[in-house]
Amino acid sequence: MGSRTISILGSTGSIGESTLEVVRQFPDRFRVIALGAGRNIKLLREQIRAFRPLSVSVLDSNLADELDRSLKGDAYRPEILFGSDGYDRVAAHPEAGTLVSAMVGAAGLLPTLTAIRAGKRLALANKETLVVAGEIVMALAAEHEVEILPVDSEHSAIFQSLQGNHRDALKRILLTASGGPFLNKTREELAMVTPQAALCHPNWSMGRKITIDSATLMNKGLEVIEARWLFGVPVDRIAVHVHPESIVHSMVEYVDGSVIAQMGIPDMKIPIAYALTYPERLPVRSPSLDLFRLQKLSFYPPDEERFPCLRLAFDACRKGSTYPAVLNAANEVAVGAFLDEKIAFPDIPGVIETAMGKHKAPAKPDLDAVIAADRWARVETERLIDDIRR
Ligand SMILES: NC(=O)C1=CN([C@@H]2O[C@H](COP(=O)(O)OP(=O)(O)OC[C@H]3O[C@@H](n4cnc5c(N)ncnc54)[C@H](OP(=O)(O)O)[C@@H]3O)[C@@H](O)[C@H]2O)C=CC1
Ligand SMILES: CC(=O)[C@@H](O)[C@H](O)COP(=O)(O)O
Ligand SMILES: [Mn+2]
Repeated sequence: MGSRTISILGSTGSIGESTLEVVRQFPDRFRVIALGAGRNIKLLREQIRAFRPLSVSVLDSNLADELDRSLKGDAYRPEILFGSDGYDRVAAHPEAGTLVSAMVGAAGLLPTLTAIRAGKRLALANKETLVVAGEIVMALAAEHEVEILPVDSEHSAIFQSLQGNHRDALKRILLTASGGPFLNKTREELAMVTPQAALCHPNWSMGRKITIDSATLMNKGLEVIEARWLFGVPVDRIAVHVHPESIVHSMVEYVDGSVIAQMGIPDMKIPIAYALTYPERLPVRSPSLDLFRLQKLSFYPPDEERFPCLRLAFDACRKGSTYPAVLNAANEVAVGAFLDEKIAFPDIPGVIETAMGKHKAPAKPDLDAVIAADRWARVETERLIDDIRR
């Protein structure tokens, strides 16, 4: 295989950095064409120096000016873009074959759609894209014959476990969840947990928003919806299994009773590299899985009483329409408020459930309806949070 040309949205984040680490390990196999960051100019400048992308984009014009100033005197200077137009140009860069979509949150939706319209191969980390607009995204990808390769570790595991088998033979998807840092806490204890404690994931080092989602089990709920669209499987055939070791990244069960799992140490470079080079596998530098040291792997049913976010996500997925967009937007706002110590941990599912209860969803939503539902849910959730604080 020759060298792959890639652009990355969210290059300064956890997935973005891991993607660039894969590129560092295999410099002959990849060429970085364009990068999209948010506000982290310092890290983006280092990435520009190391990878010499043709174009970069940041959040706004002030940050673009700041980046421009910081590159004065450098031998290499890329085109500097900003805002939604800048991200679209990164997503659809004519020199790039693949977009790694790794912004956090619903902000990733529109540039990801732009990449699909431009016919880019999509390495998808931004699960919110499929949560918010799964039906629209999958239909557009089919129309443009765009391949979507999952980066999310569970979906990569499912994708790998599906290789070489007939889709008709698939019975269930068994989606594993670590259970997060609060797996064994009581309801009373959960009411008291701090953002600092919630940010300590037992197995993975990730961005702040997804780490809180892992603690509430909303991450698993979002992943159920992601799997529903990515693999075209009805939600009632997706079962969450709590697996605190995070070694089995997920499984599929076939009609003959066979269960196929993908296993490995928790290292995002593995699914990222697979998404970038599928069907080829690269010899990623990562320690081997040592099953003798682990000795046992455990599995438990999730507790939706203590972790209601999982139930809310299943509900939103069953209801369809714009409910998943509302679930996601309310969650983004609630997680931000929890991190800012404005609300307590159990208030996260509380405000999401109230927002979903108030939402009036259209029968067959288009993209505009999805965006309107996202906006409505953000305003409504902010209002609910203000009420709690009064
Ligand atoms: N981290 C992981 O291991 C995994 C992550 N994912 C998914 O991948 C996505 C990224 O996660 P992760 O890397 O952890 O997140 P991070 O918070 O570490 O990184 C987020 C990236 O998005 C950028 N960003 C944030 N807000 C905006 C915005 N409004 N517009 C443009 N760019 C923005 C950030 O820029 P800056 O920092 O410069 O402001 C940063 O580059 C999420 O959807 C997550 O659910 C899925 C599986 C595993
Ligand atoms: C690495 C990855 O894919 C994350 O989504 C991870 O799965 C989070 O772990 P849990 O949500 O299972 O705690
Ligand atoms: Mn995951």
